[in-house]
Amino acid sequence: MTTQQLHEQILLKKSFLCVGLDPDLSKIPSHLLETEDPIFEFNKAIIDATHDLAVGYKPNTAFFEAYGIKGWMSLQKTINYINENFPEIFTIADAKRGDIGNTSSMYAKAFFEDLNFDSVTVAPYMGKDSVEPFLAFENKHTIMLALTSNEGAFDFQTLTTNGKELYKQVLETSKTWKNSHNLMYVVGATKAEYFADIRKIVPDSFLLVPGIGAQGGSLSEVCKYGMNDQVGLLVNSARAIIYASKGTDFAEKAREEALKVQKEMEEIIRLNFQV
Ligand SMILES: O=c1ccn([C@@H]2O[C@H](COP(=O)(O)O)[C@@H](O)[C@H]2O)c(=O)[nH]1
Repeated sequence: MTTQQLHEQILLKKSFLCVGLDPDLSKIPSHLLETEDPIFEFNKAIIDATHDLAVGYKPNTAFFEAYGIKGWMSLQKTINYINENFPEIFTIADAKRGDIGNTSSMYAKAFFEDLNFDSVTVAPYMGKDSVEPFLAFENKHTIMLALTSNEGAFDFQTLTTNGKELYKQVLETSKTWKNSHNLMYVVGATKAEYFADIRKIVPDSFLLVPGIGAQGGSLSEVCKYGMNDQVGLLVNSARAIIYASKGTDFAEKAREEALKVQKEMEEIIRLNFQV
């Protein structure tokens, strides 16, 4: 999917919501545990209930890898289900990969070719040659960690080296890499006060923003400082939506929570884009 197509979907659905698919067997409704593939059945029900309200889904691979081969099969079934039934939806493998060049190439093949995700999250720590193999895939997107939503973001990312905070250096340097037009960035919703500075460095890039909902970030603050003239945001919420209920009504309740976020986004789009 191109960024232009993603932008069109945002305006069409009046939403820039990305639903995080972080299935945890200890949290999903107990009646699903009797099925052959509880994780897939859970994801499928969430997707069926929310696909008209969201423009993206972000399975975090940790929640699949934790269950070994069965988990990987659930991940494959989940991405295939989205691609076959809702090809207009942007998909993100939240895997936070990155390694020496030949290894990164294999990670890129795994997520872009084998699993056919639109994008994958990547850590910048190993630098240019660890990220460029992902960027070589046209119409696939590499979402690099810039300023993350957790407290530990302050351990390294905001430290000043050579007169500049590390996350700013990461943003600036990455713009010089080959095929940098395929880059997007992760910025946590809990760091809303940093968005204005980030937009000065990457005014046109899409930002993936986790941290509203369970982590307490503010959607309106993120939009105030982080939105660009193309919207330019994909705001992720996982637990607050997918675990809204532990009962047989979990999908219905997930929809209600997703609808609340979508309505807030619709109003923000209406006020800023006259649509
Ligand atoms: O900075 C980051 C990067 C990634 N995440 C991931 O996003 C979701 C957030 O889930 P919630 O339940 O909505 O808190 C999860 O998969 C994280 O691993 C992040 O939170 N912050």
